[in-house]
Amino acid sequence: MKESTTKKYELVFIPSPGISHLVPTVEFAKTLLDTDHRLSVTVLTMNVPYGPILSSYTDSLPEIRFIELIQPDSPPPEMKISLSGLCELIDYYKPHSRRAITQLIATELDPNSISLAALVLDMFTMPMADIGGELGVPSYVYYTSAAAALGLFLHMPVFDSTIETDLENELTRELEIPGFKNSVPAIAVPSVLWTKNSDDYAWYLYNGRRVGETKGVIINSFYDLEAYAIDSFRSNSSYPYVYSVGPVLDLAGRANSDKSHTQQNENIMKWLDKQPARSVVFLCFGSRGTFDVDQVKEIANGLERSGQRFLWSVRAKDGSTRLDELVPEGFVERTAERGMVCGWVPQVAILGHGSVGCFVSHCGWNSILESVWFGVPILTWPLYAEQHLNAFLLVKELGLSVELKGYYRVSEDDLVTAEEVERGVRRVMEGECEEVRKRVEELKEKSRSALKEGGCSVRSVKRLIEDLIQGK
Ligand SMILES: O=c1ccn([C@@H]2O[C@H](COP(=O)(O)OP(=O)(O)O[C@H]3O[C@H](CO)[C@@H](O)[C@H](O)[C@H]3O)[C@@H](O)[C@H]2O)c(=O)[nH]1
Repeated sequence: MKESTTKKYELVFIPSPGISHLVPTVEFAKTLLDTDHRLSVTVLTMNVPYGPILSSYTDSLPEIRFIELIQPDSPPPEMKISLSGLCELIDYYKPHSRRAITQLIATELDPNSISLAALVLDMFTMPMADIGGELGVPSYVYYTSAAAALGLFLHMPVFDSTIETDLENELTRELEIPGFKNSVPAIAVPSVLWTKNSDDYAWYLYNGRRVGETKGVIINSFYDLEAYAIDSFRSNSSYPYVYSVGPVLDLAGRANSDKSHTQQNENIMKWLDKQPARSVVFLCFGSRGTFDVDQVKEIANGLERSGQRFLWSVRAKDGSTRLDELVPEGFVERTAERGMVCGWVPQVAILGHGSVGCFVSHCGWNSILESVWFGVPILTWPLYAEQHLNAFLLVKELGLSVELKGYYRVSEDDLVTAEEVERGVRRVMEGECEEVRKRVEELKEKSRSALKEGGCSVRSVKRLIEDLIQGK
């Protein structure tokens, strides 16, 4: 039978919960819709403790069908705040995802006019690949971090069989990880991999193995940024094909459109308007980066001593939101002329403001891509997850950032001292790192070229669409 020329193809995305996975995934889904009208998209969302659904964000995108997974039979297990806690909760949602997809097929799809072409999963929603297998549709992964970090995921089966002891006892050991030119010290791999006999380790291994079994991995990175990693994966036929489609960013600030932040956002932007070009140090540590009060004090003292202007988004570990209780007494008053301390901030708008000259960042991948896009050099301060690997990539492999000394924390009591904060900030702001600034400027232009007609990421998106439609 001849296929109708207007045939459409449905993609079901299942991202991990939380702004840093949901938003880049949905923004990419929107890119697909804008690129090819034969596609339509459903996104399954999960409402979990550290990943609110962001309804003002999803409401702003009527062209995408969002289905919130609900639990008609039993409430979800209480979530432990750990990788295994997140993965167990995602696994719990597997039957609910299956039900939602089956219902979608029965009520909204029709094999003659619109068929399910693929599931697009996330690095931590890999249990859902079983549903693709049952339905006979391919599973792809949308990987929200660096190509280099994907290298560690793909390497997990080998890592597991070759590393026999707990790395915890040999953190200076050098490891060969695909995607990295240099060997990587064990201390830079996610700490969940330091001890083999743990649930966190088991989930990392599971997800890594299953990512390697998919049809293709779509990465939020671009060829000119990570050519080494991308080429090395593409030349290894045992890996899935890697499509580099980034940087995928929420430049419209849709995820920060929540009305409760409007006033604060306006105050921040007005304050930035009054500062000279490239004079402000911006500190922000992602959606979940928090510090003990002792560490907050060291940062405050370091900033004060540096004499630099700053905009500091700070949150405490104990959940305290009273900023004046967190920072040392008198700090806000003493630095009022040149500093602003706040909670949640509109990060993309801030990085895009010409007054920002340095970004002290935890090296979450979205933050990195945003800073590259706006050409703001990073002073690296990774905290958890794969952020130390990202920092290693930026500093040692790409020459794109300056390293803040002292961030490797082996014990809970380790602190980055005020002296190191002061020294790091001065190095970036007082012209010691011109090579890094030049490199960032170069990559800024390349990130923009990647998304222009004929650019490397646009070509990769087109290839992906053809492969999805042809069921390759
Ligand atoms: O006050 C804030 C804090 C964050 N953001 C935004 O929130 C996102 C944060 O994402 P990211 O920089 O990737 O940090 P995390 O939230 O920590 O991201 C998690 O997910 C990333 C992508 O997989 C990983 O690289 C990180 O290690 C992991 O912690 C970015 O778009 C920021 O612009 C704001 O707008 N305002």
